[in-house]
Amino acid sequence: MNRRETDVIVIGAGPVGENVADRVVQGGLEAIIIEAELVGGECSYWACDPSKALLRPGQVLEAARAVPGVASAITGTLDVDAVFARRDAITDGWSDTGQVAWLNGAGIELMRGRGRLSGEREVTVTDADGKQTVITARHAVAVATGSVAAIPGIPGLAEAKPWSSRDATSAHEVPPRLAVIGGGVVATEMATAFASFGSEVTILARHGLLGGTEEFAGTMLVENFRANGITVHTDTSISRVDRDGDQVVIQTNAGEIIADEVLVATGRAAATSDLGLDNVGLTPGAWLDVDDTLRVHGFDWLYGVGDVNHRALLTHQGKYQARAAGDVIVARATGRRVSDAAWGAHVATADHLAVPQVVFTSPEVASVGLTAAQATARGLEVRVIDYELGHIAGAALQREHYQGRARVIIDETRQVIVGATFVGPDVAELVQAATMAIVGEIPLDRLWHAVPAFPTVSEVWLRFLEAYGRPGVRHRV
Ligand SMILES: Cc1cc2nc3c(=O)[nH]c(=O)nc-3n(C[C@H](O)[C@H](O)[C@H](O)COP(=O)(O)OP(=O)(O)OC[C@H]3O[C@@H](n4cnc5c(N)ncnc54)[C@H](O)[C@@H]3O)c2cc1C
Ligand SMILES: NC(=O)c1ccc[n+]([C@@H]2O[C@H](COP(=O)([O-])OP(=O)(O)OC[C@H]3O[C@@H](n4cnc5c(N)ncnc54)[C@H](O)[C@@H]3O)[C@@H](O)[C@H]2O)c1
Repeated sequence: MNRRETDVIVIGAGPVGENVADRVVQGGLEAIIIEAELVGGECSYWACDPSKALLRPGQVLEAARAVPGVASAITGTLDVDAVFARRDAITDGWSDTGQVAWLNGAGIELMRGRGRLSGEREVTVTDADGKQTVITARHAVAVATGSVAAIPGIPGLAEAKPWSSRDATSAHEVPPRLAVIGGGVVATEMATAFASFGSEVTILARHGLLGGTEEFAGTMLVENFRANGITVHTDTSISRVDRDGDQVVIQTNAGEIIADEVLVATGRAAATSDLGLDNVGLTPGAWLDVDDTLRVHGFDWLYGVGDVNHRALLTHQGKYQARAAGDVIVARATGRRVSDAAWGAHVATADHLAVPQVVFTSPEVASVGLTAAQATARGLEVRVIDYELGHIAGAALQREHYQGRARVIIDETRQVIVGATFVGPDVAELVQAATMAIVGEIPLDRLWHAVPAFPTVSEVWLRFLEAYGRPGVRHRV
């Protein structure tokens, strides 16, 4: 058994672990990063990148079909083999050579194998040959092991060999009939992608779609899915799943559903069940409970960053946490001032107030901050402003019969925006302006001076302000 010592150990080289290690090294400390599978993690090979590669072609085709003069030039359907080939290129054929080169360039040492906490500041790494190395960290251990697909205990489901998100994003075949269990982000995105490839898709959602976002987003998605041939069963319970030869039979309160594959998209579980958490007094399988500097409660050396802390299961938010965590580890190790007040350099304050997310469905759903219900529950004096995006010149120019809706949530006491939701084609890029308005707490009277260019869909910002009224200016009616 080898023994090693370093300043900081990072377990998991997904997008989050890579960024923790990078900040630590940039701060002048040494870091060893441990990876059991591929450097780059879930996001690069089985999640964000391949899923968006599968979604983009359908989106482009739909957009082209919505513009007269272009629509007549579209004479066929998607070339699905070419779509899969592009996805394969985007995942580098599931090789992490490029990301390993990046680690080397950044001065981060990679150790391949599975890391387990084996004591205070101590991690034991077991490589593929069973060889073990015990590493001691002089300053900190950062756990960035992410999450894995959670499979619910529906009778027969596990035996029916369902698809997880990994199977869907790395598929090389299109099942003629695809059933999807779940109504969240993975379910709706993969339903959109496989429907665009010609699959007959049936969504089995326990409640509605996209719970946790503004209700109108889920409602519009259901309507659009149904209009485009995707079957959506809401308020569905499943009593049993069986694989019968080449097909899967699903018993539901909406009747028997038969498909060629069933995708389970029912959320995530913490990747902590085989991490040695019990060796440091924590519960295997649990999410890591951290403070705003990403340090695990009750420890001065253990950090939990990214999906594993369950604050916001998104790559960009995990990388934001990673920047704060890496920098605070350096500050604490070197005795520099820790900036841990709200919005300081060493805290992930935005996790509570301004988490942007884009769901790349058809139509897209882009949101940030609080929903109306969440703002009300926090005791804010809330005003909700809704606007039909199709009324904007930029939207009408973008495509025929543009259908979309946008909502901002205003905290009347401070006259600032605390939440925004956009639903419609190509709304993804609208959300960053909202994020800046929320994080910057830009007063509404100042926003009147942020003029959206004509004719862009961003003119929705002016419409929001006109609907709200200009503070300090009265109009005759
Ligand atoms: C289908 C799908 C699509 C998604 N699309 C998006 C999107 O478009 N945008 C977005 O922001 N988010 C998206 N997400 C979420 C995003 O993938 C995660 O938030 C992100 O990957 C979390 O990064 P992470 O580094 O915390 O964990 P991960 O990416 O899961 O990386 C963790 C790494 O740790 C390694 N590891 C685990 N345990 C050990 C151990 N004991 N020893 C050594 N290594 C270990 C794993 O092998 C893995 O490489 C998507 C998720 C899914 C499932
Ligand atoms: N574009 C993006 O940003 C993107 C894309 C995909 C995934 N992600 C992230 O990945 C995470 C995982 O996505 P997800 O869709 O798996 O989770 P989710 O939490 O978004 O949705 C889970 C769905 O499964 C349902 N469900 C949960 N338990 C169930 C059960 N026992 N039986 C039936 N239904 C059940 C829920 O009601 C919900 O509809 C999300 O937190 C999301 O943020 C992000």
